[in-house]
Amino acid sequence: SSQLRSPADFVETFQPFSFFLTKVKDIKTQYNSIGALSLKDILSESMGKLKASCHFNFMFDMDWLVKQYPDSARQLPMLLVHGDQGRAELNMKADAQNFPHISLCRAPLDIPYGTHHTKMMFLLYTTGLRIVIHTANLIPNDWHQKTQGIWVSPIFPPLTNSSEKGESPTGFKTDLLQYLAAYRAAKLAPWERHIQAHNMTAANVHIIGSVPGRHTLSNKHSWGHLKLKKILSERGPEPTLVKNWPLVGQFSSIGSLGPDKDAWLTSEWARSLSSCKGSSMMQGIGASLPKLDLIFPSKDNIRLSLEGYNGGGCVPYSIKTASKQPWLTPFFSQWKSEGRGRSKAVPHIKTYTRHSPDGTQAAWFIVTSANLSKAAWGALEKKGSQLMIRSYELGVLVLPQSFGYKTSFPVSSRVEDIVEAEKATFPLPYDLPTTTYIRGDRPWFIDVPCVDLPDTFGLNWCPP
Ligand SMILES: O=C(O)CCC(=O)Nc1ccc(C(=O)O)c(C(=O)O)c1
Repeated sequence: SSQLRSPADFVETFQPFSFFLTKVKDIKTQYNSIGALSLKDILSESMGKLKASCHFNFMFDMDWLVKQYPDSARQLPMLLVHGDQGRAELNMKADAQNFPHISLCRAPLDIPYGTHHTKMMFLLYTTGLRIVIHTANLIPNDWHQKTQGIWVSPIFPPLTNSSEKGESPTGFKTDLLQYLAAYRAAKLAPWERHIQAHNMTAANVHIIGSVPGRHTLSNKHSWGHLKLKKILSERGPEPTLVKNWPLVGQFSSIGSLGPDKDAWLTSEWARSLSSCKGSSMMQGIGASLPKLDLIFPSKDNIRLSLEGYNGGGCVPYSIKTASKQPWLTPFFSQWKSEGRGRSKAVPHIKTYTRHSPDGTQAAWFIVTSANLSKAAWGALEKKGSQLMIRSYELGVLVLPQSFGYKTSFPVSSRVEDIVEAEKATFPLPYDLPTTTYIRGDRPWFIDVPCVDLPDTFGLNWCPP
């Protein structure tokens, strides 16, 4: 329709999957007018009249963040949940001094090299509670010209009588409360109570979270790749359906994954992602693993991006890590998003899926804060008796049966297909089939100078 629609209308028309990308400056309008939101859109009055909000994230620009709220909401109570310690925490506290309505909650990070990576918003309205799980830091650069993912919940209404649980068929409320409980933070108590007090029966995604720890026994399958394995073995695809359906991982950073592909990537991580209904037993016994496709920006994807080499500043893959794992490069495909008009918008989004060979169906899809690292997904220790996770991560899993599909759901990255399709079609952030690295391509490394070819702005890359 021609008349300008409100952000709430954008959200309404992009259901039932409610999975958006961030708006990108300087791409064609049509790619920002469907299935794309800015932070101002998310916080706008059309989405609900705010009473209070809470942001979980890794990086915060408080001045900028406050300015994304409508004038009427700029003094409302806001809690920021972060992982900064030491000097960085002092800087957070100093920034917050300027905003009497902002409180801080530091997430405990007791395992070295862990980060508070989770990106989530609690938006408490006069009419109910909305939850947003996404991939963007709360700094302007992350919402300017990158590709970021955003899952937007409906407004969950307050529970009318306290006897109701208000739980969804996907266990969304219980899992979210279990995630929050892991912080053991008094400052989160009010928000835990808000979540308890709202009716979340309409939540149609599963929570896949990670919290730091050495998780054993009943906790072992509550987090990371073992949580995903548990859900897929209970509610995942039939093994016969997905026999030769490939796995795709797509992310903006990579940890140290060991001396070869079988150290963790295939034997542990991909084995969990390839779980199927009833397979938690079978899976262990040498069942063959599906093709694994890893979408990670090449040097040229960054060089020719809207931001030029600077776009690589949020793709912190270190040559020091990469040089230990040359075996990984053959798995790589380029970042390509012609359908969404975002081939030149550096991907800071992280997604994982299992799709049909012809690329028209998916058995499941995840958008999450988790990069390809043991810190995020967990690594089995002590003969598989414990799962060690270093970081806080959060994502949502989309399964066909939560959307009225029996075995899989249609997918496309072409926005025109998505809006015109008769059957609800999942909006992919990148194009299928994927595009493997071409000869001469190499992965982007944040700490390697690039002086051979100029970027979009004619500049070189001299790492900071
Ligand atoms: O972790 C590793 O093994 C390598 C270092 C790394 O990846 N750091 C990092 C930190 C913050 C963010 C973020 O933006 O929240 C991201 C991201 O999202 O790419 C990545």
